[in-house]
Amino acid sequence: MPGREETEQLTPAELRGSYLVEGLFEPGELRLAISDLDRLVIGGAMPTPSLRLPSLKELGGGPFLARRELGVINVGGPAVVRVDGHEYELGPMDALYAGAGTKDVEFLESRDGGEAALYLVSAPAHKSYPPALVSRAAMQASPLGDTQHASRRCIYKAIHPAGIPSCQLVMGFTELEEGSVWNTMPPHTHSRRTEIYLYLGLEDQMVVHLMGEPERTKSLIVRDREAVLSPSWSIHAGAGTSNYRFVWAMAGENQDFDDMDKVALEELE
Ligand SMILES: O=C(O)C(=O)C[C@H](O)C(=O)CO
Repeated sequence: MPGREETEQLTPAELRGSYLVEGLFEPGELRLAISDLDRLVIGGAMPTPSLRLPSLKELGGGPFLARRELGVINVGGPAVVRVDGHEYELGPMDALYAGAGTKDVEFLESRDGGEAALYLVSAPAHKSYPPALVSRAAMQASPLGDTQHASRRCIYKAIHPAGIPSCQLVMGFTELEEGSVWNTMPPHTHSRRTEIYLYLGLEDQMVVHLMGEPERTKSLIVRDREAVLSPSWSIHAGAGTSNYRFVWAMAGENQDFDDMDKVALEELE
């Protein structure tokens, strides 16, 4: 992963190669991307009919979750996740947590049909919290933004201190209303945490995602089901050619959602 000085020198293709994660979702496959940033791992699983979280040498071998926790958000049709033999049914945008010490996680198609697509985010964990499911309807919802700034949206929190408890993972999603296109503007950094966005619901549309240090921003064109890695020093904001939603996930020093270093519009360059 390039540092902030090196990032300044990257060509657009190198920038995409370093910060954009494409091709996570492929029918019948479980694909993973391992990042240096807070040792986060992201993945996509499209079970037809089932897929297992693998054991990886890069994570020390043994069960994937031996010393890690996992957040799952269902970004496709109905799906089932089996955690150490216990089955959880996930409707669209429902979330599941599996803690450290979990031996086996299996992703399955639902008997109710539809194309299952599960987005996975995993972080190192120092203790074991119990598995937990939260439906989209039961998540804490916080509306924000306004029409004047084309930013009316709602933040849904799934894995967080007042919801499903975890060691360091904080995860949820944001949904923009029709006619609104801007997320996280004015932007922020949070030098105590990494953040990853997975953009969704774009179909043939796109998001122009802004990243980098506030005084030397760079942009990435992001399409449906693509993820962007944000180091702690990078803003993370975007405007779409339509409305959309995105799953955000953070890990690092603390779990305080509001611990942000806000950046004023006039500081952006
Ligand atoms: O739309 C927003 O604003 C967000 O969703 C903000 C993200 O959750 C975020 O960047 C939290 O640090």
